[in-house]
Amino acid sequence: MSYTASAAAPPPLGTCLTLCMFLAASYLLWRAYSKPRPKPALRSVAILVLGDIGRSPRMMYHAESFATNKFKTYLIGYGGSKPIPSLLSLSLVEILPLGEPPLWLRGLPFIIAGPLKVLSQVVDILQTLLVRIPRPPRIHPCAGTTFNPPSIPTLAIVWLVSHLRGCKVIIDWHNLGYTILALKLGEQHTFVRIAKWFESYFGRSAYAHLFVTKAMRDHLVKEWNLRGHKVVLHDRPPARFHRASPSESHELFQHLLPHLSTPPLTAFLPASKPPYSTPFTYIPPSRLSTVPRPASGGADDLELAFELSDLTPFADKVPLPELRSDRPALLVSSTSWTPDEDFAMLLDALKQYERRARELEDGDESARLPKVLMVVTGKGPLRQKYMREIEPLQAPGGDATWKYVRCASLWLEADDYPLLLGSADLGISLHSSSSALDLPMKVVDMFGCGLPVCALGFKCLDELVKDGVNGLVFHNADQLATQLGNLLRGFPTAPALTALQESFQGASPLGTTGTDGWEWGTWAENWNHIMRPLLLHDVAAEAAL
Ligand SMILES: Nc1nc2c(ncn2[C@@H]2O[C@H](COP(=O)(O)OP(=O)(O)O[C@H]3O[C@H](CO)[C@@H](O)[C@H](O)[C@@H]3O)[C@@H](O)[C@H]2O)c(=O)[nH]1
Repeated sequence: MSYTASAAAPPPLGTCLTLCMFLAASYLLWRAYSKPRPKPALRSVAILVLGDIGRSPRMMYHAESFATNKFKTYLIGYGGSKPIPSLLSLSLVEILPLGEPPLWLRGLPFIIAGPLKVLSQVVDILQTLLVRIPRPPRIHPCAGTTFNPPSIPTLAIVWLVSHLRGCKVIIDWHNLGYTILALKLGEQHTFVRIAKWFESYFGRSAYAHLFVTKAMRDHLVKEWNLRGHKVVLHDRPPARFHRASPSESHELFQHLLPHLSTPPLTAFLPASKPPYSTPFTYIPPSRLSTVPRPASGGADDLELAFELSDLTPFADKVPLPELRSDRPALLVSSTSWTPDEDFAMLLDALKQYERRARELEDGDESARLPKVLMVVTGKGPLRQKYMREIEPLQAPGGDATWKYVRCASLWLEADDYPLLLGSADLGISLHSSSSALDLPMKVVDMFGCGLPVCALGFKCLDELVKDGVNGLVFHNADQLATQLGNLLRGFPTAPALTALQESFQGASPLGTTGTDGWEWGTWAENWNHIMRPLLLHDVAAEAAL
């Protein structure tokens, strides 16, 4: 039998590199294992997230909580977006960035570049966990598997390191990696079956398992027979998430003005004149400026302007920004632009809204629909595709141009993101959950900012969204369009929307169950309630937390 050269056969260079990396990894392992093992640091934790740290809120909040509970905290992951400011200021947090795969890999065919990329990632993570962290961390939570497929090696690496360095593992199950892979390849695909086996095998045993929902806990305990402590740690917003005051919104919109001055938006939004007004806020004319001023400009001016007998504090006379009555309704959705969020559904609903608004424009004023600015925040792979689809619908002067709707996509700094949510009128969630076992973090963010939502329904959504109380649940574009119409009718005086917004005063504190079963609190309250006892259990013998 004779062999001919095949395009798929790896060239000698690729094979040599693979071999070198394998040898390097073996050497690192041998070095780490052959050294006398130092005792694990009692209050030290390494958090591994195989993704952009700045776009992994749950892992950043974990890091913040560990550090405020006096744990030396190593946060390992990729750079890209700026992390939340507190992580940069907490002295106990050390961010250990992973290197990007070498650039020259991009030029190679996937069949060679793929395995080499994974291998270089494995070497980098091992080097970080075994060498860059001087003393072995005591507790060692690893990211769940949202970032699959590149997170495939994570569970195995963490399992290996925990044996080599004698540290404990906490697995934070915030989604199932194999279900994300199944979205692309189909449930029956061999890779999906391998990924499922991998996840269940290396994820089975840990010191503790954290779950984002009760549904995920029940499912995994039943299906995979998990060993270790099992606790549900629902996502909750950090305390800095709040409803924005008109002054905060005024500041924010001034800051965002360049993004609101693009051609599709300039003629659509009300005219503004910073620093006195933005498309959503304005400073009412000052009482001081209405006092007639004599031409002389002498000391009498003061007396006239301030009326010396008037003892009202000066600050009370300076008018504060207010919301404009001619502002459009501000809708927000946040996303990582992944295939599990169907933006076509939102687009369809917005088209229906536009039609409905035109039908009602000559009718009774209280029944008219307002203009809507839909802002989608976040970065991710499908952003360009959808924004390109929207382009002709908002091109100035185009035949098909919308009259009542505009859509903008933004990435906001960590400080601005909660301010935008806190300034918005309604949130929209298209999270469909690849596993139907996790919940949308964006809705948690929105609730933290007192923002009700219209959320796409799926199996365990009721652990977060109470239909008719803090939001409305839809299942298709028609329902979403109807909900938008009902909630926004008569805006800014919109009774149905106001009722949902007011429900935020009625949530029960953590650990109690109110009439609507809606229990709420901050991330720190929840973390201290759930995680402290878990850690205390572990370290109590040696020191109190
Ligand atoms: N700074 C900033 N952050 C943003 C922006 N837009 C979105 N984000 C961040 O990106 C998150 C939304 O990302 P998704 O990937 O859409 O998350 P999700 O579906 O809502 O939640 C999933 O991930 C969580 C962990 O990160 C999981 O906990 C959850 O269960 C679910 O799997 C938001 O919560 C927010 O933290 C922005 O403009 N600026």
